[in-house]
Parts: sequence; C-alpha cells; structure tokens
Amino acid sequence: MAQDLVDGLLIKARSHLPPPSEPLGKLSKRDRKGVAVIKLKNPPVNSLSLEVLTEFVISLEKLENDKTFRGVIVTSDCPGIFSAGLDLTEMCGKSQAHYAEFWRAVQELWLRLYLSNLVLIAAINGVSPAGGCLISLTCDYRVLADNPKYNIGLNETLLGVVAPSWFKDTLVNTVGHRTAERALQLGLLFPPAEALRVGMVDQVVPEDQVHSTALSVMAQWLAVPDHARQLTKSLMRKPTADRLVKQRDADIQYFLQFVSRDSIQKSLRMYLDKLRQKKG
Ligand SMILES: CC/C=C\C/C=C\CCC/C=C/CC(=O)SCCNC(=O)CCNC(=O)[C@H](O)C(C)(C)COP(=O)(O)OP(=O)(O)OC[C@H]1O[C@@H](n2cnc3c(N)ncnc32)[C@H](O)[C@@H]1OP(=O)(O)O
Repeated sequence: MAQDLVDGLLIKARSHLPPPSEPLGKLSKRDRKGVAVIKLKNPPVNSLSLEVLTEFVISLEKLENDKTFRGVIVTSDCPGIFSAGLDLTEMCGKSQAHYAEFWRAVQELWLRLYLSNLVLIAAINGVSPAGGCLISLTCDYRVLADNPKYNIGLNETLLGVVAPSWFKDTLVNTVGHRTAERALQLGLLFPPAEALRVGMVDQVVPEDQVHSTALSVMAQWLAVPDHARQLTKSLMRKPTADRLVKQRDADIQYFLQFVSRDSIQKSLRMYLDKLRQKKG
C-alpha cells in the first residue's frame, strides 16, 4: 500500500501542544522506504509564526541528517488551508530585535527548503497565499487539490507590502519572468486550473488523491540516483540562493526599515483588522 511508504512528522506550534513532555516535532523512524511527511499544524490557518518557522527548520535538519530519509512530502493538517503565509502578528507592533529574529528565521527556512538535498513534494490541500505559496515553490514538485477555494499565489501587494527579491526569484524560476511580473504586481491568487496553466503547480488532482499522487510522484523522483539529482538541483538553484546568502544581513536591515515604517504598520494592521472583522 502506498501509505506504508510514509513516515510521519508533525510540526505544531507550542501553544497548541498537549503536555510539555511530548516533543515539539515528532520524528518516527518506522519508515523503511525513506519518505517522511511534514504536516503543518498551527490552527486555525497554519500561519508561519517564529515558532513554526524555527520548528520547521529543526525538523528539516533532522531529516537531512538522517540518511534513511530521501524525500519529504510537505502538506497541511488544517482542513482547507495549506498555510496562510507569514504570521502577520509577528510583523506588527513588535520590537526591532523581534523583526530581525523573525526575518532571519524566514530566510533560514527558505534557504533550507530551497537547497534541500531531499526530494520535496508539496501536497497542497488548501488555500496557499504568500508565504504558504513560497513554501510550495521551494519544493521540487507541486500537487494541488482541485477545489475552487484553494487559491495560490504571492499576494503581498494586496497587503500593501512587497515580496522580497528572493520570493520574486523563486516565482520567476518557476513560472517565468512575464507571468511572475504580472502575478506579483497584481498580487494574483490563482485558482487551481489557472495555477496549472501558468505553471505555478505541476498537477491538479481531486482532493482525495493529493496524497497518493504526491507519493507516486515521489517514487518517480526517487528512482533517480541521489547524487546526480542533488548536484543537478544545486546547479539550478544555488545561484539564486547565493544572492541571498551574500547579503543576508543587508536583507534583514532592509526588512527592518521597511516593516517599521508607519505606513507599512498601518497597512498590516488594517489588513489584519479586515480579516478579523470578516466574521463579525
Ligand atoms: C528584504 C525585504 C524587503 C522588503 C519587504 C519587506 C516586508 C514585506 C514582506 C512581507 C511578506 C509577507 C509574506 C506573507 O506571507 S504575508 C501573509 C499573507 N497572507 C494572507 O494574505 C492570508 C490572510 N488570510 C486569509 O486570507 C484567510 O485567513 C484564509 C483564506 C487563509 C483563511 O480564511 P478563513 O475564513 O478560514 O479564516 P479567517 O477567519 O480569515 O482567519 C482565522 C484567524 O486567523 C487569522 N489570520 C489569518 N491569516 C493570518 C496570517 N497570515 N497571520 C496571522 N493571523 C492570520 C485571522 O485574523 C483570524 O484571526 P481571529 O479573528 O480568529 O483572531
């Protein structure tokens, strides 16, 4: 059975954890075939808080260092939501030191994912704006559930902020310059058929087949010898990653200046208020 291939690894935010005796990320080693599943679980919307970003990096590092694992399926445990992107509350009304720590964690996760030696397949089982989309774009292959609500894209401009150059590079490397330029300026969130058409995802399948499709795709990628595939991935991606590596501190300073502006704080607060008022 396909499911027998998979091992489980759950990323949870500490605030939602049961007793403190349980480890934050669970890494079971029952799997023999070398495929792990990272399930994001930070209800209600899988926002990428500092804690989730940090835990994600630690989990990836463990998998990278454990030679029994060759591939990871990245998916969500929150029904209908892959990830709502970066946690906006981490970018509002906090100290400069906090912004710097948060942004370094965002950089770190992107670098780890983008340059991972593991085969990463995104099983996108929900809506996936901004940072959520970015996570999937760092993967080697994207399978999206065919549900008209499951939009995906980099919508930063609609929040009044700007997708940093390395977000932009990741998108350009996936969909090409013209599609990326239009998508970024307009902050487009693509429904599944459109996402497939522009190449933002590689496959759209019925919702109940996302996981099994990701497993089949994984088998195909794992059929390639690791060393050849890994070197090829590095050839394709390292120049993009190096651009950030060479200027990480400057990138953080730029983020600090940007996010601390009154106008940006106002935009982010208004956006959060709009989300909160939606219910009432
Ligand atoms: C070098 C750098 C230089 C320059 C650039 C600098 C800075 C800019 C970089 C900024 C990059 C940003 C990338 C991002 O990822 S920003 C986040 C973008 N995300 C979104 O736009 C998604 C927002 N959320 C939604 O659209 C909906 O919540 C969603 C469709 C995901 C789910 O809808 P649903 O109806 O199911 O839930 P809601 O009722 O809307 O939400 C439930 C509660 O969750 C809160 N929420 C939602 N999203 C976020 C978020 N991203 N962060 C924090 N909190 C979030 C929402 O407010 C609700 O809260 P409560 O009302 O329950 O308190």
